[in-house]
Amino acid sequence: MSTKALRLGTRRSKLALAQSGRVAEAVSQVTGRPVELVEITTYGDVSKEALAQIGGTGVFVTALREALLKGEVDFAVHSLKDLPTGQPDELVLAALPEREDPRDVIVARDALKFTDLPPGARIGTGSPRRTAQLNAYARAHGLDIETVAIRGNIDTRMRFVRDGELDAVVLAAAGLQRIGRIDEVTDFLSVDTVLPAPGQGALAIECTADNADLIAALGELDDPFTRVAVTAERSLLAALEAGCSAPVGALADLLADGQIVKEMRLRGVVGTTDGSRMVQLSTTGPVPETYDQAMALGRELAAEMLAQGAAGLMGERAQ
Ligand SMILES: NCc1[nH]cc(CCC(=O)O)c1CC(=O)O
Repeated sequence: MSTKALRLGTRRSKLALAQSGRVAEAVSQVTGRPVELVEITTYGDVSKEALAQIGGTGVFVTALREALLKGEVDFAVHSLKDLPTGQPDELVLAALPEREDPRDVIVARDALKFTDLPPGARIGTGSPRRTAQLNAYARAHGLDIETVAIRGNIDTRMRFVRDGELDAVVLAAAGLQRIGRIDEVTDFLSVDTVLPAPGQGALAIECTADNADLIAALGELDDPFTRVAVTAERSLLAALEAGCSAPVGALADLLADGQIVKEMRLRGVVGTTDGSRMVQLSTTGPVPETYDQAMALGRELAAEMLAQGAAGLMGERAQ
């Protein structure tokens, strides 16, 4: 096999560079080749519009995929939750490494927990999914909070709290872990309170479908359970015809009896951003033995959610 350097296409954000740096090391190990980072600016990095406005779907991804298709890079690293569900025929997700903590977290002033925020507290997030679920929890538990739409990279969002502009912000644990700021978390939100985005906490390593040698080598970095779980979650998202900026949460996890894995549970939620209406369902069954079975599980739960009116809660998204 060649000893030429492999070119890894990555966004330039601190988070993207942190995750790409780790993947570069792992890829170098399994291929025996050096890996060099090629930084690419995506529309999502330059646009100042709210993600929900610019559509969300694919804004961080398109430029990376173009570089792959043009042969400018050999593989690209994405946050799986930013990746649209429709997979182009020319590209494959050659590896989904083991997922990190999928939970959302709160970074609040004065080390406050979510439920200890004082009346009128302002919580920043740009995510309709987080907004919907925080407001639903607040309604159910008599918490008086105000969700405030914000955007920007992780550092920017955390600065709102340090500067006293907001009482708290909501972020993904995995992102903070990767940029080395997990210590600043003041509350890890239970997934019973806020169900994460489909694929949250997982990375995707993508290359062109004709690159058999590289696909085989990258396959060593794949974690089959992560793939089963996120396949079910993303199938649910696709069947709801929702994008990554829609108020959809999904999480598949294993239910174990001691050391023995018994079943997989898939949970899904859709809600209006004011939290007044939610459809939240869960299904539990044998751990899927194929990715087709995992997809079927996601479709089935989506069908049940749609039967309960999920489409009507997704706002501006296609119904
Ligand atoms: N939308 C931005 C984005 N994409 C992936 C992550 C975090 C890492 C992950 O979920 O894998 C984040 C930041 C956040 O939501 O706080």
